[in-house]
Amino acid sequence: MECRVLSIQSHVVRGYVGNKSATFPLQVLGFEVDSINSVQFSNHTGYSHWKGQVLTADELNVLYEGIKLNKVNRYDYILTGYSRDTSFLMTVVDIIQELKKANPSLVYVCDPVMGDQGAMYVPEYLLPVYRDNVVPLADILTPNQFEAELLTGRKITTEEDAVEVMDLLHKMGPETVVLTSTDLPSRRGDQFLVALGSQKIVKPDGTVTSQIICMDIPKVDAVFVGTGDLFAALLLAWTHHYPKD
Ligand SMILES: Nc1ncnc2c1ncn2[C@@H]1O[C@H](COP(=O)(O)OP(=O)(O)O)[C@@H](O)[C@H]1O
Ligand code: PXP
Repeated sequence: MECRVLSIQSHVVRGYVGNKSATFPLQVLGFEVDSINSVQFSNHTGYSHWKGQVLTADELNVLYEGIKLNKVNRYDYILTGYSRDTSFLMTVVDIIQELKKANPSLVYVCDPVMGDQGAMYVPEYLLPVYRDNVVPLADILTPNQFEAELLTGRKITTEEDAVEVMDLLHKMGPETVVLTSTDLPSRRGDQFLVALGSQKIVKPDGTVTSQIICMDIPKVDAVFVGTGDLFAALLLAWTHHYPKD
């Protein structure tokens, strides 16, 4: 059966971040992908120069209106990433709420793209919008360590801290939280980077518990941009194909 994703992320002319990272892998894995480009930039913002356009909230509404008028606004998943503007993000929130009403089993995968390695690369005023409006709607949340610390106001220096932070994020809404990369030392040595996941599970007796997994990922000696976007897309795909795993 067709499974349709609405992906609201950046587009770059050169390179692979945002929708350029997410769309093709999702298509290859069998999904129909409707993409809205939150920005169209020459390249990602880590380059010394970048130029381009930012989609406004009004322009987003116009695109969504067209989809609605044709009655093709039924989605199984929404995936969101890079955004630079408060009113744009608030419009995304409205769209998610409307689409969830239309399909109560819709799953919202949120990559709260704000920064990395202790620095924000989107305007700071987006933090409260993510914390108070966006994250509470998310079913699956994929922050990196820095983004998880920003959202909860808690530093992560040990695995116990990471578990507590993931619990705080669960309390904000999402049933599944994945810290896509952390600075925590791996048990397998310094050639591995640690990612952690936590999923709320309802036991047969009705009590709720968290299932925690820790992933040691072989480190490549390079810095990548767009891998977080790819990670979120692949997590969507594989949790869809293997919902109980
Ligand atoms: N240097 C690296 N070596 C190996 N895998 C990496 C590396 N950097 C990122 N990844 C992969 O990309 C995923 C996303 O991590 P990252 O790019 O840090 O997320 P974000 O962009 O959200 O900060 C990681 O879980 C890992 O699988
Ligand atoms: N989109 C744009 C335009 C970016 O500049 C960035 C990071 O610089 C991202 C998305 C996010 O990239 P990542 O997947 O590495 O978090």
